[in-house]
Amino acid sequence: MNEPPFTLRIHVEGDQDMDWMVQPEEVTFQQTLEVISQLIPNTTITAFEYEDEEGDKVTVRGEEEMKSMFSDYFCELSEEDLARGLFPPLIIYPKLGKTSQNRNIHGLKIKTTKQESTGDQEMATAEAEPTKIESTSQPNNSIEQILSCGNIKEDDLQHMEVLGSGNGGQVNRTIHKPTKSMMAVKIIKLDLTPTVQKQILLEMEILHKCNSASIIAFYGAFFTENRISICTEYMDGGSLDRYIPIPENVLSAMSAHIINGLIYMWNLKILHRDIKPSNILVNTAGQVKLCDFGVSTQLVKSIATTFVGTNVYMAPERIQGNQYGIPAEVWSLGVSLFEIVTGKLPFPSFRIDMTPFELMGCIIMESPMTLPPENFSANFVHFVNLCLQKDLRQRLAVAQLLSHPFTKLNENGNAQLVSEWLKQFLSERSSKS
Ligand SMILES: Nc1ncnc2c1ncn2[C@@H]1O[C@H](COP(=O)(O)OP(=O)(O)OP(=O)(O)O)[C@@H](O)[C@H]1O
Repeated sequence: MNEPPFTLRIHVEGDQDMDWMVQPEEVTFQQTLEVISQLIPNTTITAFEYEDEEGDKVTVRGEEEMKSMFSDYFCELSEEDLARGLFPPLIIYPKLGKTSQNRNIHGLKIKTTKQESTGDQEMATAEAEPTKIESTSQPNNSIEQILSCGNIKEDDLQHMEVLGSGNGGQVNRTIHKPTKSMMAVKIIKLDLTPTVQKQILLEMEILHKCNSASIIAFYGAFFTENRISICTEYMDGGSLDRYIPIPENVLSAMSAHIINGLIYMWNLKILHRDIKPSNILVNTAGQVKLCDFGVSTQLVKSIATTFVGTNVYMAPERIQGNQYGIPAEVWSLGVSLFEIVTGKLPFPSFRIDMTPFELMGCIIMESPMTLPPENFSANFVHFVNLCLQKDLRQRLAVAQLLSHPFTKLNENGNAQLVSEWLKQFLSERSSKS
């Protein structure tokens, strides 16, 4: 079986369900039980159930039954889902011994109770409770500790250095004092009403549910006066824009993570909205992760009204005000890959001093360039070409992103290669300075 990744939705009685992105041929029955145990601690769970086509519950007690569940799932997918390359979540129901607790994959207890009829919903808040079981996809132990502390407060943070700044704000390397752990904290100045602030924090709660090795871990966010602090996992290599041009073989190894991260979020119905090299992070362990997902439409809107800018990674249809969707993200991926390996943008007449209006014309009117075939592999050139199709119907669909030979060749990534390349790069740079 070599099936695409999709979301396994773990139903937690009386609590929020937890979405978990799985690769069917990789995930084992034991791992699934482990993840369930994190969600529902202090309970012995040896099996779970799923619903078959008729709605009857089928019990899964071991590896073989797990395989049958996956094969039932793929057999039952509608032609439309298959064509779209998007797979609805497969819901599993743990067979419980005890009452469940409110807990998510990161070990945070989330209060899910809504405030009574004030019109305003109470923000979900995190409570301290150490997580007990190590998850294979958790980045490291210190993160578990940070998360187990629950709410992050401004007083707990000590900003060490500025890692960079963008349109919206500044990112600091920060120590979380109670746990002595490192994190990245993005601070954006925004003048917003308390209601809008609450709405943003609520919308960001979904990030607590994201658990993918290809997505930056989210620790929490809070407002202080007129600024929001967004606390996430720190990546010691920073973003890919610092390393341009990156050799094709290294980018190929990274691409598995970039594509998996995007598909993971797309399956959760979350669009990134800002795919570009500066939103792809790398660390010396060779991990590659996506950051800055536009999960809060209110935050995206608030930043957009404060900082207006034309983005060279935007798809033509987005610039023209047409519907924004996965194809537009695939376009941005294509522009990013092209730039990462060449240091150039794929628009023949692009100049750095263009006005936003000229830039828009360039993206809408021009045919994107092809990577020079003498410098890059045929698979890579073809893949980038298909991301950069102006006609949406010609652009790579999700299923094709996964089945393209470029993706297939690199599907396992190669953390060692990325790690060695990055360490070499950093040591050469520090010896020059
Ligand atoms: N989690 C992180 N770990 C390490 N470095 C980070 C992290 N997040 C961001 N950075 C660094 O901080 C820089 C600034 O990030 P920021 O998101 O503010 O801006 P940007 O993505 O470069 O631009 P824009 O605001 O236009 O999206 C990034 O380019 C990256 O190098």
